Amino acid sequence: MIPAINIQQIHKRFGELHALKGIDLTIEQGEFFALLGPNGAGKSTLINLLAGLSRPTSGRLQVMGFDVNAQYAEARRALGVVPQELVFDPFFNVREMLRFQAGYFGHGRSNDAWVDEIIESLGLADKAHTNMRRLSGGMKRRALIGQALAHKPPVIVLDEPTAGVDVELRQTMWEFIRRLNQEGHTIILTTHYLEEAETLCSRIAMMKQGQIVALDSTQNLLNRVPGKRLRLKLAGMLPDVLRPLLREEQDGQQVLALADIAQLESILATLRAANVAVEDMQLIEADLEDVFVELVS
Ligand SMILES: Nc1ncnc2c1ncn2[C@@H]1O[C@H](COP(=O)(O)OP(=O)(O)OP(=O)(O)O)[C@@H](O)[C@H]1O
Repeated sequence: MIPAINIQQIHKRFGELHALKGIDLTIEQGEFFALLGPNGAGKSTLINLLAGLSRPTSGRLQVMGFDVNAQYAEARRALGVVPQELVFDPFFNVREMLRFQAGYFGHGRSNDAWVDEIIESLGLADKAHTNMRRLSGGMKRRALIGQALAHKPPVIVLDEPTAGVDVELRQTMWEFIRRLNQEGHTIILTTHYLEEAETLCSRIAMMKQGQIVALDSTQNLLNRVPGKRLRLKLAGMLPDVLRPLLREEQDGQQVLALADIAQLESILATLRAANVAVEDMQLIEADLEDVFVELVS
């Protein structure tokens, strides 16, 4: 099967800045894939190249087998991009905008049922006749998600779709996107909410300073951080002998890394011996954030 996305040795320079330094990445059809990385890692730059919004300095990109530069129209038709920024045409209402978008990619009236389904599934029914410029920020984002889906593209790219979005929309949106994925659409997601990537995506690429520093299944990445975490709220100072275990310190709470559960007993004994009372304690599994901190920070 042709891969949904095939990226070969992509470099992108903005003057002196080497924003992408030789990216190689293949995403198979039907994957739910996450592209993660700190601010400025190059995620949006890569997405803009995929969407043909800018050109690579060198290298090759294909969407569903179509070369983004040599076969722009075909590659673009295969892709639906939800942009990070709220850019929209202020003259249309929601339904008109979705129909117009589908029409732009060659879909006529036969696509109207799909447009209605998008409106319904994204909770936009009440706003279908509202002008885009009158929508609240959250509603605009829903409409822009709809816009990316209007031509029912096989590959859907969501660039931080849940930034500034309320819990209800997150749930509605993920339900809809999950369904599209189950129906065979390839989903590529960038997000700063790591728990979203952890629960939704089966494979993850982590980027740092224009390079992919980890590319693996979500489970394998989680397995890279062995042991558990112990969150403690102490009445006194953490004894010096426990300092090497400290991973995080926030709001008067400390998170220690445990190689195994047996270590818990000796930590508590050390605290007792030092006369430091435990006010609160919680044992937590390592999560994607731990992997992220380890690989990317
Ligand atoms: N048009 C541009 N001109 C010059 N520099 C740019 C341009 N677009 C992006 N950059 C730079 O390229 C680097 C990568 O930016 P990019 O927006 O791709 O990061 P990102 O991983 O998407 O970050 P974020 O999580 O903040 O969205 C940054 O240093 C950014 O300042």
